Amino acid sequence: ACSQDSAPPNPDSSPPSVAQGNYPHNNSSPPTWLEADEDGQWTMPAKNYASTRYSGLSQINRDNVKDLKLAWTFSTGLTPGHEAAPVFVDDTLYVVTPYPNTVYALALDGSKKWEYKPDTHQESQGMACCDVVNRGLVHVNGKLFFNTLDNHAIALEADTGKELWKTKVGDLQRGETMTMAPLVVKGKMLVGNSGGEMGVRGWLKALDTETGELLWTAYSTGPDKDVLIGEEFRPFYAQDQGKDLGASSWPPEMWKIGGGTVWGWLSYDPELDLVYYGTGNPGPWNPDFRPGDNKWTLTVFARRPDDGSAIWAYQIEPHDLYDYDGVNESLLIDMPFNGEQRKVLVRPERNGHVYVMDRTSGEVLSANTYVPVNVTDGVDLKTGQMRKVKDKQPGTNRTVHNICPAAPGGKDWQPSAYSPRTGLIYMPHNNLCMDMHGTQANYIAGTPYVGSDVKMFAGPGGHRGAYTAWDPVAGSKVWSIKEEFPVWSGTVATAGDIVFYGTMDRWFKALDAKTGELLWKYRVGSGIVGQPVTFQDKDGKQYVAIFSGVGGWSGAIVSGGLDARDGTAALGFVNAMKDLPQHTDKGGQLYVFSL
Ligand SMILES: O=C(O)c1cc(C(=O)O)c2c(n1)C(=O)C(=O)c1cc(C(=O)O)[nH]c1-2
Repeated sequence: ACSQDSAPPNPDSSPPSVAQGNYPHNNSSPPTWLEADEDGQWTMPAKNYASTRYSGLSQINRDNVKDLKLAWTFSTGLTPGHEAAPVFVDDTLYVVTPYPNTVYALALDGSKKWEYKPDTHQESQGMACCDVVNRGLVHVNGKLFFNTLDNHAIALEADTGKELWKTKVGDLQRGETMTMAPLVVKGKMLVGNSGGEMGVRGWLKALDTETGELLWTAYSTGPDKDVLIGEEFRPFYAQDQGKDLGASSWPPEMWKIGGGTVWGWLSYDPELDLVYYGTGNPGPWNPDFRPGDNKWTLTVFARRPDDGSAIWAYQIEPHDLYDYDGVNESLLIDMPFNGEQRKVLVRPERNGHVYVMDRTSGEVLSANTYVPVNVTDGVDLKTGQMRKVKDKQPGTNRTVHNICPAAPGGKDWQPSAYSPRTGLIYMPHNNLCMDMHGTQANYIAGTPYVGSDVKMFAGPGGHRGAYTAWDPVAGSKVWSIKEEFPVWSGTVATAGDIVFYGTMDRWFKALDAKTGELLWKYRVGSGIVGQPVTFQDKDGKQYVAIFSGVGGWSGAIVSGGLDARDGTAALGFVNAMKDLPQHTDKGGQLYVFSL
């Protein structure tokens, strides 16, 4: 077990009750600009700019969810991990598949309206670190926007599937790929790259939604002019202040191959006019190759969408040691803190802490652990600095045992939800630790650049995943459900006071949002790593939809057909997932449920 389990007390995996009648139990709420949010539809993976993944629909609720039935299914005929959130607008469900990134438009009776098959380069499959996934498309004003694994941003006419434009934004030869779902803000499609394990240099780009023309590029590393750091830049903490830190915090030239990719989630606050997102790990993993802070990897940025200029930045962890990418979702809510109402962003980080930050300034208000953590000793809230534990620092020819959390973190990309009715954040997450051994790392464009051998295993308690309800005001767990495998699916919370998520051993579940009580479950065809969504048709009938189709990094042993005898396969994840093939085979299928 981890020696310094600093997680807040979690008496039991079986849900303790949240005080009834004490509900909602705090004053946290989504920002007022979300009130106009259209609940019948689901137009983007995060549901809204605040990334709450909350639906105001309540036809399906605590009392009747036990009667939820399968309406229909749709098979994609593909076997990689299906991570995308379906999108629903008017009377049509839109989905994008993993490579080769086919888009389907489906009517609510399950019939196919159209399909669009991009001509995606095969080599891209060999470049992706963690399966050939795609996290979803976005619908805006009659158009669909999505990325392909081979670095194309594409706009389609939603009614017909006609391609409107297609722009190449990255370079496969350098190891770049794309798996993220774009965000569309003020006529701009914001897209970022993957490839942190290939010596790629991370960026966020803005394309004109009408033409596909590139408007700006904000690199994650390099001199200020490349990072779009200018006059307006006001980082909160001293260690993030100074000129050209994105270059000077690296050995000479290493920032050019230093990672900091932007493959996760973006949020947007229209009142502050700020886009929020975090950057990935520095490369290579072996930290001996890159002395310094390695800015701006593992950094939360607030940027102006108009020109990309950085307003503030906070480096979550300088000089990352464990591949703790900072790309997870930022949930924008307004909540009391020390008696004052604050505009915050809540980030369940891979490093095992839930950060609550002032989203106007980048100040860290609290950072508490939600999983066992033994490699750091908490964040100094005065300086914003993470205190690292000395004897847990890996390096060349050195093995460090029992690092908690493991590289995929307390939580990977699988996004959480927030219910304004309970005031709770719902987090699908992991409970994994690892051994790590530093090796040589040689940069050759378009090949792995990691320098680390990893073996992952279950964390304290022996379960590899959990689904946890978290109170962001108190900064503590309210209830938590243990799962055998990492909970690698997204989640949705609704006004029916239920939450949905899926498991890698093929269950789609609905829980009571207040107590965590299991109310319904359904056995699907393959393990779930997709994102559930909910919406209603014109007659007011509510549906819930989710992809099954195991894969992603955690499911690579199945989707990639990897040999369980090699624990270091899939960057060490196989060691923790040797029994997954006994529970699921691969294969992508969309499931749609209604009462
Ligand atoms: O550094 C990167 O560029 C990068 C990209 C990706 C990706 O694009 O899927 C993942 C990761 N890193 C990563 O660290 C990670 O844990 C991960 C999990 C998954 C997945 O889909 O299951 N992708 C990725």
